Amino acid sequence: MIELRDLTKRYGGTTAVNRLTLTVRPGHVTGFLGPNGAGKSTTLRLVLGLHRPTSGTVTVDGTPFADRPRGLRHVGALLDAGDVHGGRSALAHLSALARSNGIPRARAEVVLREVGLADVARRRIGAFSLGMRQRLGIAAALLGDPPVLLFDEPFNGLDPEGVRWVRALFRRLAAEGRTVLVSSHLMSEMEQTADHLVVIGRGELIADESLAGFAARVGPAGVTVRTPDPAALTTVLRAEGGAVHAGADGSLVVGGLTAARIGDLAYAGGIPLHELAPHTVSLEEAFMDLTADRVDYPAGGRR
Ligand SMILES: Nc1ncnc2c1ncn2[C@@H]1O[C@H](COP(=O)(O)OP(=O)(O)OP(=O)(O)O)[C@@H](O)[C@H]1O
Repeated sequence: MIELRDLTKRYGGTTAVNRLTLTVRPGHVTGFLGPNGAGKSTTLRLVLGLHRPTSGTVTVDGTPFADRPRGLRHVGALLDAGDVHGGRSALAHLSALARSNGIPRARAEVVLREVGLADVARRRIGAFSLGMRQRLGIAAALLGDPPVLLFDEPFNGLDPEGVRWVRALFRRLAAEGRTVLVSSHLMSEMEQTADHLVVIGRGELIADESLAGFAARVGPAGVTVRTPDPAALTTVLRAEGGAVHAGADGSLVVGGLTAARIGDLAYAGGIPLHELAPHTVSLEEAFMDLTADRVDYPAGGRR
């Protein structure tokens, strides 16, 4: 379990993390979402004790991580896949990490097999593609068989097969009872990966809820209906409590009634329908709306 209490980090005049209070629980894949510059990487660095908080606390299973010797046995992390010695082989890199963390050297070969890099174990990391480096970073995170795992933008550079593999891996790690925290700036990546969401913007907590809860709250946006007799249909639907508004090209947009109910009411009233289309707000759209006023670098200028 990871616990943040009133966690704040300032760099000079920039507040990267602002009074963040949050518990990341075991047994779940928690998606850590926020637009660029929201403070995700800073938060992960604070969890790992790589940066010191300006104020507040962060603990991993009750203890500040920096106080733990042999850290990789407690927390595994993929932060920056490019941040490795390119001259070493993958096996040498992981063996060195294992040695300095009191982990049996044999684990290096086990995790290389697990991430699909066994065949290139003795090749220089400098010759690895970005996707291979991501896999190596994941192997390093798994090396100490830790109960808590942090992944910063783990999908970068992975091909579709790699993305599928990583998703399955995260689910398995969570099913084993581990705490899995995965950062991303794309809701579309998290939709099929996480079962819990934490959303931040400008260093502040915006949402902390299950993916299912978030999806239910976003809900269906309405039903687009087309009929040659909009006046009659509007009267019938409003009488049943529907909210009816004019849509594009003479269509009606109806809220508060399901498509099935609208169809039944039109049929009962003898009103022909030419279109009946429920539309949902995508989670990506909902996420963009949620964070719209906390985006530091909006395309086309600030909204
Ligand atoms: N070492 C640092 N010194 C000064 N400012 C920093 C430092 N690290 C981060 N920041 C600033 O803190 C804010 C949060 O940055 P951070 O990298 O944590 O965001 P992020 O959510 O991970 O963004 P991204 O998705 O772009 O990686 C930004 O405004 C960034 O410029």
